[in-house]
Amino acid sequence: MKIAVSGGGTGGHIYPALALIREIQKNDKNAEFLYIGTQSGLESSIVPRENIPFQSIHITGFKRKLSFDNVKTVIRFIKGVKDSKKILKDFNADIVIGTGGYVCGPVVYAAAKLGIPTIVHEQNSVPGLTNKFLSRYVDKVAVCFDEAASFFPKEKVIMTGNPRATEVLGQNAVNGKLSVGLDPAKQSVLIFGGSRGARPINEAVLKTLAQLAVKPYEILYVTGEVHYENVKKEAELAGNPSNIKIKPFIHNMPEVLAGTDLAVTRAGATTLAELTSLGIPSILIPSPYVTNNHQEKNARALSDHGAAELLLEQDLTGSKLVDSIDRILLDDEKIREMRAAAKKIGVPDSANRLYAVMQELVSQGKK
Ligand SMILES: CC(=O)N[C@H]1[C@@H](OP(=O)(O)OP(=O)(O)OC[C@H]2O[C@@H](n3ccc(=O)[nH]c3=O)[C@H](O)[C@@H]2O)O[C@H](CO)[C@@H](O)[C@@H]1O
Repeated sequence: MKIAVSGGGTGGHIYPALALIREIQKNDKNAEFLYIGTQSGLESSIVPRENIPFQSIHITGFKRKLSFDNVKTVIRFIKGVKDSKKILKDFNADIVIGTGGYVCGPVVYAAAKLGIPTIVHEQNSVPGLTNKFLSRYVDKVAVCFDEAASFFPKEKVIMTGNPRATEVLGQNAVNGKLSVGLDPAKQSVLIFGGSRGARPINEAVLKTLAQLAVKPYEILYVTGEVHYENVKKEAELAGNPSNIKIKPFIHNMPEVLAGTDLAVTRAGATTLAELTSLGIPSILIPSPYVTNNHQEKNARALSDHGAAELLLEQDLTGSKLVDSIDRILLDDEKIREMRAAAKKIGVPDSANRLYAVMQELVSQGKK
């Protein structure tokens, strides 16, 4: 099978695509892949690292407000569709999957127009503009939250979950801890602000370094690439507590998650799929700066079932954060309950579900 995938901008759209590719590679040694992204998105650095053929098109996102930039975006879209058609024809794709972000707009639209079977994968409880637009043209819309189904044509929706949920399983917790300098014998908290880091979370954590320094647990604190230098400077001023390991980005997240007892993070949908698949309790601080406040809705899907605690950014302070961590991590009963509740929501066989949908579409041979 020749599979083209497209998705980008942030890790939340890229990692599901990569997870799907890696899981298919395990089952079908003859499958061929092509990833189509942009040069400006995170995908241009993440995908080539994984030895997956990568090609780029030039496209920008629509502004929600009326703006002249949108005229330019329409022109880029038309050019993007033309370029995508050429790329897809040269590759001779059997199926095209979009995992979100504006880059998949022209790619998946071009595929549909060429008569190639198409799927969009929506990670969030509230879909983005691109997937809503594409849902009119694609064959199937794969969702991860029941709440998302109502935004799409009913007959096309299929619940698959997020392939990252499958990929993160089966990793070695001890190796995960050792790889980032944590002590395997101690409990650990992973703090990160989604794939790009989050300034408000960094500010709150920096205020608590002295308090955290005396805790019996360890902390892996991932700042996001752009915030790293500043955070390092501040941590140095606070005496670089030895139980807090600071990193700009984690490239072996599945392994690191295996060794995580509690996560403090934004509520990006891909992160949540990973946490629930592994049954990791979390404190979720949804980003209020996303379309339709979708991260809070993602987060509530976990917190309503006792799998996570919700801490709104407007209420976030350093001391509240430390109190919440202690209340969960230092209470065996509580952590056990949260683990079980998270696991109950997870969809660990997600990659296989999505692959089955792909196989069915290809066997129907739409071309
Ligand atoms: C600001 C924004 O628009 N965020 C959106 C973006 O979030 P974002 O890109 O932050 O996405 P997620 O939180 O869903 O996923 C982040 C991914 O990056 C990985 N990771 C993160 C940090 C790190 O150091 N290493 C690493 O590998 C995580 O394990 C996860 O696989 O896409 C998500 C999925 O559509 C949406 O729900 C988010 O609302």
